[in-house]
Amino acid sequence: MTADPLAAYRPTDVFFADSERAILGSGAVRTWTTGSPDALADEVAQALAEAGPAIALGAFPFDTGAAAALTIPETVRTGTRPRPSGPVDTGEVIHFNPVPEPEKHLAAVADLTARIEDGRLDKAVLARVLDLECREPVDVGAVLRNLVAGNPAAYSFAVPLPHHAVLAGASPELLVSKSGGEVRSHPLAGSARRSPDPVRDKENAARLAASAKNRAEHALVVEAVADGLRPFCRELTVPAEPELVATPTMWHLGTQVRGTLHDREVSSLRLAAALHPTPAVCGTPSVAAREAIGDLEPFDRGFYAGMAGWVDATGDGAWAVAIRCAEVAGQAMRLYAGGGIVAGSDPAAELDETSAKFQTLLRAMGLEMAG
Ligand SMILES: C=C(O[C@@H]1C=C(C(=O)O)C=C[C@H]1O)C(=O)O
Repeated sequence: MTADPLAAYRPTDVFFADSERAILGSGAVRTWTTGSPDALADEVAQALAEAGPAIALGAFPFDTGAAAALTIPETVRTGTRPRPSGPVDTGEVIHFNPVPEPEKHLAAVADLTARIEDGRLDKAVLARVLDLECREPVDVGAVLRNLVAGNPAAYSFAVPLPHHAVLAGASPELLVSKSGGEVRSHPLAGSARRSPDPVRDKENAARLAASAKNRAEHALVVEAVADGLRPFCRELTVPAEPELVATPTMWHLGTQVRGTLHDREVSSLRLAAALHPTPAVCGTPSVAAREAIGDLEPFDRGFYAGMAGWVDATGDGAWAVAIRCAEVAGQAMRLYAGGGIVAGSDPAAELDETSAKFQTLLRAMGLEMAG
């Protein structure tokens, strides 16, 4: 155990922390830059078995055909989740560029809502990005410290990507974790802004909990997660009602799905592959949602809405949905945020929701602003 794995972090390292534990990997015994989670699951399991008590850490993109970033590090430090004092300075942002323009995002939401109301699909998640330019190269370690400090319950991660870029984020959403014979997933869907005013904050939460539209949107995700896990489980518990989940910036509806596995050796990567992408980041039906996303988002999602996490030689591990994240490269930083669109979604409310979701990363940059 290392006192503070974050203190030793360098941008070429891989970092992943849940609310209790942090893992820092440095160097590489083995790296995978291509292959979907499903295609790699057996190969990774075999490499881990051969490497002794090893762990593979990294991220997979939204589009499972695109490049992967998974490593068996040379050195692994594990420790309790660090509680850094913060915030620390990350450097000055000199330019903001939303892609697409906010008006174009409103039009895309309206277009998607029309497709849904035509009966072509039930739900799709539409995202936008905010490109930041900084005066100096971004201090990724400082951003990561601020993300960890500012989001104590989040899955925090930093994964090196090709071309010296780093994916850094603080996701509230667990795609899947596996420990011995137990599996867990914590899908989120349905969102409302937090408010600094405690009365309005409570009202926002109560309105979200009572919203039929948000509950229906949430149910689609829970159903997909339950369907994905059922074949692996001899017992699966799926609560009938969602709970409110609070992050420092957002309220969400969340459901804790828990199961007992038929085979305790099935790997967390195999389980993640069976679930990804859930309708929390893609939609229902999945194929129609991907098509709508491809038509309406004018950028490549890259690792956003993919997954970040780890798997060890026993198959244990955890994968977070890669949201509330940014890709950092030199002086440039690309922040991503999306929201689920269903029949009756209001474009202005959806634009506001994505602005609120940018706040996780903006705060880590020492900023608080309308995205
Ligand atoms: C897609 C994102 O978040 C997801 C979408 C949500 C929603 O549509 O309500 C809520 C939580 C996440 O599952 C994001 O943060 O970019």
